[in-house]
Amino acid sequence: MNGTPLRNATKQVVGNRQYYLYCVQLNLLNVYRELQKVCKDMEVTITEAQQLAFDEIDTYRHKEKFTPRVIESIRTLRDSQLFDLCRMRQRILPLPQNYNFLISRADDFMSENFIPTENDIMMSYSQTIGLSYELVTCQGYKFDLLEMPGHHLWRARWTQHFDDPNLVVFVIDLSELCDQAFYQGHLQKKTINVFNDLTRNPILKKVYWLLLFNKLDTFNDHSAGFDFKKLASHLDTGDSAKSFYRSQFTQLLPKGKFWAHMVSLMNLKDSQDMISEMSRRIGKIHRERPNLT
Ligand SMILES: Nc1nc2c(ncn2[C@@H]2O[C@H](COP(=O)(O)OP(=O)(O)OP(=O)(O)O)[C@@H](O)[C@H]2O)c(=O)[nH]1
Ligand SMILES: [Mg+2]
Repeated sequence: MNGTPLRNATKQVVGNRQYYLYCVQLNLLNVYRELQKVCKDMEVTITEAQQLAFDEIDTYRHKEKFTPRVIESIRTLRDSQLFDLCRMRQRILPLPQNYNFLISRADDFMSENFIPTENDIMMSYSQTIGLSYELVTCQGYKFDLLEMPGHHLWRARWTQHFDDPNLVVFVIDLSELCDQAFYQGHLQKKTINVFNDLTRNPILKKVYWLLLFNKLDTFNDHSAGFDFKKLASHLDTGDSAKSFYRSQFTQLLPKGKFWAHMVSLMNLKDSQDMISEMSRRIGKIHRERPNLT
């Protein structure tokens, strides 16, 4: 996730939105950089004008302001039939997450001095680097919140950065279940293996766990017709796959020490309600039993 964490139901989620224009633009450029590969893989014919537009975007060095040529190139591709032609061959395209949204926002992202909305920022991706620390107040309880990046270089060091945690919030990307790549090579069982290692860490022996199975919206979009038998041979629907996946994680945890929710963190209202409710419960447990760890 990008931006600062949720504070409460009324305050803004992301500050200094003007600084995120570069990030949302980069997300837009990446959609078109990937689209070229998808067209080639799906043998969709690219016209000469479209090829020139792809080349322009590919070689463009992203600075503070989009050049007229890059804007023109994005418009050419955005107004083309290429997305539809690819979708006719394959319903779920291997393009960056939320690409439909990003394309729909292209005109705003390309206009001068545009300030991205909170939603624009939430829908865009930028890798978390380094540790992000926040003191969060929710439901009258104060939480020291430390966000850890998911990259493997950081994963190896996760436990070096906290010494007395009470709660681990582990965010699982449900949409991975509808991605063929998830069942092959190094990605196979990656998330569950990372989680398994974490649960065995002595530092986390007594913590509470909050598991957020996120991107439920993407999962629902992508799961129709997907063959989940690769996950387990008895699975024949998206719902069965979701609950099977959930149980793979929860069975690794001691009873009574975890909560698990299927969510879409993009749905701000529901997420805030859920986080408020969880904060209330966790705060209460902690107040009643201050030595949780
Ligand atoms: N559609 C949808 N997109 C989401 C949701 N939650 C996060 N995203 C998008 O997913 C992207 C972040 O994805 P992840 O790769 O899971 O990010 P991360 O786990 O923070 O990864 P690192 O920062 O690399 O550690 C951003 O583009 C978000 O907009 C969701 O519930 N629904
Ligand atoms: Mg992140």
